[in-house]
Amino acid sequence: MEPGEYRIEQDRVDSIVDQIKRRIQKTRFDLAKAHEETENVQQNYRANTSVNYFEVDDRIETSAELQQQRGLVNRDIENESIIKRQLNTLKDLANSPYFGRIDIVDEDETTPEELYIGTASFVDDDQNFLIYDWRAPIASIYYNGTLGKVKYTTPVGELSAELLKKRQFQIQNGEIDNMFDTNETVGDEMLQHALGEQNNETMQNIVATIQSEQNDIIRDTKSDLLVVQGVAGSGKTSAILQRIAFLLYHSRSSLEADQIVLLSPNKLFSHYISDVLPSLGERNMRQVTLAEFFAHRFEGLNVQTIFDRYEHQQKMDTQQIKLREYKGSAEFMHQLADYITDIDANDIQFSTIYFRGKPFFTADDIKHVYEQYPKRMHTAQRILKTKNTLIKTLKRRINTSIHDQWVNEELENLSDERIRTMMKGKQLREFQSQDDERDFLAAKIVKKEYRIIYDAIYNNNFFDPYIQYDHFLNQLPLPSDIDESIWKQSVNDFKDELEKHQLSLDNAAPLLYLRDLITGEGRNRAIQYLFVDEMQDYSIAQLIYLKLIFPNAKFNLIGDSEQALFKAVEKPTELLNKLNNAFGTKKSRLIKLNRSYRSTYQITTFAKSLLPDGNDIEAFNRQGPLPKMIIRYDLNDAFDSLKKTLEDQLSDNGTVAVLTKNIAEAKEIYHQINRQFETTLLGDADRTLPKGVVVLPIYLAKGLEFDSVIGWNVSADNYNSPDLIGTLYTIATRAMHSLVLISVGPVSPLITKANIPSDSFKIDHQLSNHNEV
Ligand SMILES: Nc1ncnc2c1ncn2[C@@H]1O[C@H](COP(=O)(O)OP(=O)(O)OP(=O)(O)O)[C@@H](O)[C@H]1O
Repeated sequence: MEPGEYRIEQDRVDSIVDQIKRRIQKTRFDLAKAHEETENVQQNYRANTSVNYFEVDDRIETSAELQQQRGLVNRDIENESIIKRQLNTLKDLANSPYFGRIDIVDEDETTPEELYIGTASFVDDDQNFLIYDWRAPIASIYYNGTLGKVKYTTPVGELSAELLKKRQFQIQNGEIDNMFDTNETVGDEMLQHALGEQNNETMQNIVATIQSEQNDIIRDTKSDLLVVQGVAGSGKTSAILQRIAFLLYHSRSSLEADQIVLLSPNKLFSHYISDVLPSLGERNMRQVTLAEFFAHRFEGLNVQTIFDRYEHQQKMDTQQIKLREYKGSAEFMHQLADYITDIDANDIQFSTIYFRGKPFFTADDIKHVYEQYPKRMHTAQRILKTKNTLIKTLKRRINTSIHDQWVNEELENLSDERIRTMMKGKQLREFQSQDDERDFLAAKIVKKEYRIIYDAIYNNNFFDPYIQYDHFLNQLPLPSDIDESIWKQSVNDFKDELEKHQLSLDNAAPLLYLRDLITGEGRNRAIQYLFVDEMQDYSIAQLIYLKLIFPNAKFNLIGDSEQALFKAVEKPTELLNKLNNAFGTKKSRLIKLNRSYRSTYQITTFAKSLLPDGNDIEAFNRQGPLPKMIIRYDLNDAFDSLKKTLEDQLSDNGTVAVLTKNIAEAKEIYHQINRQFETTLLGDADRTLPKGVVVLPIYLAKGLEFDSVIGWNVSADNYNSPDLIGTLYTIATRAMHSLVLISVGPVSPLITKANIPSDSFKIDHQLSNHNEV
């Protein structure tokens, strides 16, 4: 770099920060004005809504006026929040206006242009771009290009340019802390700095240091199904959040944040990532955990959570695991779909709708209605026609019932007060005769009374999905490797659990699939993108169900097959094939991320050697201490070592996590240490990650990271099957700077096996006679 360059760049930063500050002043003023406007409109609206109306005409007029005013209020609130967001973006820019500069000469041009890239665009009063948004097409050169000829995609096609210089900056409080020129995509030095930091309470955006392969994920606009297989800590979650920000920018006029859904592994994770999009000036997408998703769809039933399942899974035998795999398979869902397509009217489990204890529509009546519609129609179409016919029949019954004896009786018993309320909005002169008035009141009584039937039809309660599912299970031809008696047991368990208002997770997606295929309902066509993080924890059956209910969404599935907990790993290409077959996708893409950024070189080297085929994982070169294995033969000695380790770790690290295999172990540890250390035991209802010592089972730590990790009891007893490799790997890869594993008794053969080089970790081994070595 030329001498004096620093001064030139700092002068530019100063001048830009000045301009941003002036814009902040102006925006503050605009915000105050917008706020005043909103207040005025709101006050007006409130005043109008509190008036009582008696005259019908008044009501109609006023309601139109009110609607218009409500529209104004909403518009002003939206306007104010846009200005607020602009102000926040400007404040961020004033602190750190940009992180990159590229000098390029466009094809057909001779003079180079200097472009500065930051988290948002900043344009001066003469419409000159002083800062380019990182998502602008030209900015992709910063992430992908090396010096020389480069190409970038714009809405009008691919353009070429010559990249002459790439410069990176670290700017804080308007001061350049660091700057250097690089020929790499985004240089390691910046990354070293970003990754060496202590863990924050929430995830940070990675906009300044996005790596080339992550950029491919972020800027993909073509795939209907994008599968990202990335090793632990490779920035999958970071990349998808950046991707969401990119998509919102790219399709600004046609995509809203609430048309994007992210299924996240747990509530801690949801909170952990909640700052990333706002830090990029965007609103958060919708976020939901699988448990919340099912709880919402099965009101009144307790659906087993993924956490209950992990706990339960640890006690399952191979036949039970096979059965679970079958219920989670595409084949099972295909069987279900075929069953519904071919179902005979006699096999549909119609339910009688009762009114005042007596059948109103019997199951047989409903079946007859259904049978009126031709067999060539889809089941869902026939059900919809049936539903409409039932509603029409009900309406006719309402019209004829107004002269029933019970209605007369109710009419006679109406108090004056009640009549006044029922007549609200009506004027006596509107009725031609007394009979008219009576019929009006009678119709109100009957409608109110029959509302319950209307709701039952509307909510499809004329058919019972639970009995239907049971019927399906009972007629299903079993695959040869599933034991008949285990199957029968599971069908009985389903019914027993239902009696107790419980539903196991394996049955949740198939049951909803059955219900929504039969009724043709449950679809959300507004969702344009679905993201599933930690996809290895979802069954294909669950994904197939998601595809049914989000028919217009592009699917983005992100995960790491090696981090499958308590189950064997599945190759990503196999998964992609399965999904392509199940979804019938035309444009699918698999992107692999092999470089791991989270942990130090030493931790990643150790973690990858736990895996049978971990050689592909590339450790980022950030140095730290070797992982340590502490072996104790007595539980109390192991607890003492844990406490000693905690003391050491807390002196260097902000968060130390003790990760266990299950909740029972987590509770035990908590009771052992909480008097000596300020400790938080985390459960699946927790949303925030405190600093200090946290204890949690590994399945709750999915997607999270900690400065220091202590893996509890990695003994041969506790980790005795190859299905637990993924669990150990996930524990080890949660650590950013330090990893200690404690074993009570001999260490698991999964760790001691030959391919783990002995110099990749330190051992603190207590001999059986309690002598330290
Ligand atoms: N390009 C990058 N620049 C700076 N930091 C990065 C980059 N990519 C990843 N990181 C950091 O690496 C860590 C791991 O990233 P992230 O959590 O997104 O990985 P992941 O693949 O989702 O991990 P896992 O599957 O293990 O949960 C985070 O601290 C993240 O900020």
